[in-house]
Amino acid sequence: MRVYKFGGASVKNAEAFRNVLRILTLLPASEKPVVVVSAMGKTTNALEQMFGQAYRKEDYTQTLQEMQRYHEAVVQELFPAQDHPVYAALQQQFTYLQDTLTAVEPTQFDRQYDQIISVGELLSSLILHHFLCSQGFDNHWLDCREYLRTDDTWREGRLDWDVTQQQIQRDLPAILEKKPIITQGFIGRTADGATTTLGREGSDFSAAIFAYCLEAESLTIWKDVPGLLNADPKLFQDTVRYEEIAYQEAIEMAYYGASVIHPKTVQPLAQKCIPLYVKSFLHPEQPGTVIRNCQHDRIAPSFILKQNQCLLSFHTKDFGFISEQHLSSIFQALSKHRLKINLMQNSAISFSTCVDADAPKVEALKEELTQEFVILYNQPLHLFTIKNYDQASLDRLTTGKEILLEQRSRQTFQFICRPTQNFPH
Ligand SMILES: Nc1ncnc2c1ncn2[C@@H]1O[C@H](COP(=O)(O)OP(=O)(O)O)[C@@H](O)[C@H]1O
Ligand SMILES: N[C@@H](CC(=O)OP(=O)(O)O)C(=O)O
Repeated sequence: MRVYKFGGASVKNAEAFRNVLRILTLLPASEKPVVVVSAMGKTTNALEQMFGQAYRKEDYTQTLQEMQRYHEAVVQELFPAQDHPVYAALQQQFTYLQDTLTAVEPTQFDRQYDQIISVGELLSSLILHHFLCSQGFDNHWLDCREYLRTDDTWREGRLDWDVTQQQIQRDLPAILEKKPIITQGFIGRTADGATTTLGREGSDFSAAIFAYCLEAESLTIWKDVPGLLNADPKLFQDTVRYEEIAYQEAIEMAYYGASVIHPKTVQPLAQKCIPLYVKSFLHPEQPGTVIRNCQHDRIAPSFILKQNQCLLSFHTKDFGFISEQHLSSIFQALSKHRLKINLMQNSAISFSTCVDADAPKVEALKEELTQEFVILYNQPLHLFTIKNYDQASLDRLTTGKEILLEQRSRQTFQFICRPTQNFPH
């Protein structure tokens, strides 16, 4: 049994839905995959925007109407018969969305966010389910929230692996005996029945959860690139595709910010030796990249850029050394405000760390630590990582940049600099 994941780019319009059907029909009829789908195109961004507007008591009707029109245009192209049940299914989701937006209150931002942002995946999976059925590709639409149990860490629900595995193993094998399954990425549910999301771009992780719990033969994530490349082709020139790469290498690339794979995706697959294919939905016949247990010689250096970073430096107020106690209060505050450390460095009287420049979180952190430290900060900055670096790759990336902080180990070189004009890199 295989798991397939189609992201926003692979379901961004009617033609893209037809292409998903083409890819699915490449499988032999006896193969019944689990298909995990993300929200169409940039729908999640639009949902974030309208929730923000509703929360700030601004007018969100235009954003909502544009999103509704976008979905309706796709559905009208795919389903010429206006009485097709997909129309009622979508209307139900839009009614829920409208009602939930109207009821937004000025408290519990993160909890309300999840109840609204999750609609994108429900809409796309309903369209895909009905479209495939209409084309003779019978399938079962599954509400993944009944299976993926999380805690109530809103916007970044932490998975309860035991309950999730037990629920998936209880029901899915019997369904898959009969039909392929179409379900959503990115969303889950708490024990109390509230919807949660797994963190932006979390659908790859959802697909890995299904693959892990069902001990799938493989997981394929279908992307708009030919595979896992040594850099993002939107940001770097002359990229090369890895044919095969070890789990550990891919885990590290995703951790440092290679956004083609969500960072949590690879670890569960590695635990059960499930290969992960990264393939092009535009050229499904091409091999793409396989990530698995393998040994390889030194591979081409990979280049990773994290944009919009904030470099924070904490200085003791009395010129005293940075002690473990100081570090403890800094780490506690970072954890409390859910800021992830992208890089850190300690010196005699200061501690520096690079985090995503998420203004409300950074402000809350500074406010919390301002009594104890003199805090300096610098943003927006770029954090570059070169994995498996050599002198040529170092020169290529560092030349002409004003470096504020750098760090190197035997395999990895990282530096923080001000954004520059020489782009793509
Ligand atoms: N190392 C990399 N290899 C390939 N693509 C990358 C890499 N790093 C970043 N990307 C970007 O990831 C994009 C695909 O991921 P994403 O946009 O999340 O897809 P989807 O949302 O459709 O699942 C590509 O278009 C590419 O710009
Ligand atoms: N739709 C969600 C989840 C996701 O993973 O999307 P995509 O597969 O398009 O990156 C998001 O945009 O964050």
